[in-house]
Amino acid sequence: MSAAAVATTPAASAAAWPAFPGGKEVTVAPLATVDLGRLIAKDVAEVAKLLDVCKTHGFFYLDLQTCEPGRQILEAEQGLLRFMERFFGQPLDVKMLEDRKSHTHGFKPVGTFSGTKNGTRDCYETLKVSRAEMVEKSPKLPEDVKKQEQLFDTFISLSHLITQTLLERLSDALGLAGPARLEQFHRDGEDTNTTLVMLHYPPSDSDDTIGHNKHTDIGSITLLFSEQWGLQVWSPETDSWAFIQPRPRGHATINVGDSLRFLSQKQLYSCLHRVIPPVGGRQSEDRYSIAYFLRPENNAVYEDPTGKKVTAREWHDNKYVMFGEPHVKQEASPMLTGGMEPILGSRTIEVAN
Ligand SMILES: O=C(O)CCC(=O)C(=O)O
Ligand SMILES: [Fe+2]
Repeated sequence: MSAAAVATTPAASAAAWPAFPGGKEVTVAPLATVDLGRLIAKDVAEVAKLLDVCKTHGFFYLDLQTCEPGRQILEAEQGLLRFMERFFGQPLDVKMLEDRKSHTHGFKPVGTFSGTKNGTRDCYETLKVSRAEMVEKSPKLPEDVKKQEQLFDTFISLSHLITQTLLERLSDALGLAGPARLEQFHRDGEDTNTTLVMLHYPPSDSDDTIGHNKHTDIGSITLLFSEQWGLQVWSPETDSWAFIQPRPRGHATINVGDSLRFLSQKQLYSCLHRVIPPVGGRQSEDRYSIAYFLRPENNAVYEDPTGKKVTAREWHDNKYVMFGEPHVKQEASPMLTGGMEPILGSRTIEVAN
């Protein structure tokens, strides 16, 4: 990060920002805000700002209130949150009916991957709706999703439009032309692992399942909504974790993933992040987040952190295997952190827990 992390005074900002639970003062990451309306209008200064934040932070707030697609997705987000409360509120055996043992489709229970502390497992469950199945209106879509097909179709279409717009503006700003443009690795109709993931962190009194372990995202661009605390980014300036402050309604958080970093010849910054219980070391309230993962065509080829040529499909599948490995194996590989250690500093490895 180019700017140092700063401390917030919750009392002073409570009107604009959801306060940290319990009112504690915490260190937050000073993220820039990019305006979607201005990007759609190809505002030169806004496009330059987009490139700058993707090269230096890889994480920023996107103001969605300044254009029609932005306002529409904000409305759909509220519908999805209500859907999630209902879906995740069901008994585990009902949710397990949607477990397809897939990283792109269906339900995943708590504890599938490693957690934030050594020896722990993760403390979140997910429901995934792939873009390909949504576009096809596939009979394999989760039954509850089929009942609200219009809502999911709208949310996924808008997420796709927004993330593709970001790609196009990044290509413009990087001066890419023809087959080198980033959109050429994300062509419509090609096989891809692009997917919508709804995450639920249920309250827990267990010391064995904690958080969402540190990682860089696999794909190209992540469009993330969460109105609750817990998400942190690694700040190389301060050599420590800083909270991402949930914005008042109207914004998404965007981050660059490994694939876009690799496709841009490592010019863009794939940000290291994780989710922890904000207070008391255990998840004390239900936390919900929504992530749309725009990923490249599965056959796109790029160089991984070791310089080896891999397809986007291989990077995706291998990284998911790594998410499930014990911490000692994760630390021995550059995969979990997308090879960002030389930029982030070796302390990420020593103190990340
Ligand atoms: O739950 C969140 O806020 C972030 C989740 C995340 O980083 C991910 O699923 O890749
Ligand atoms: Fe992530």
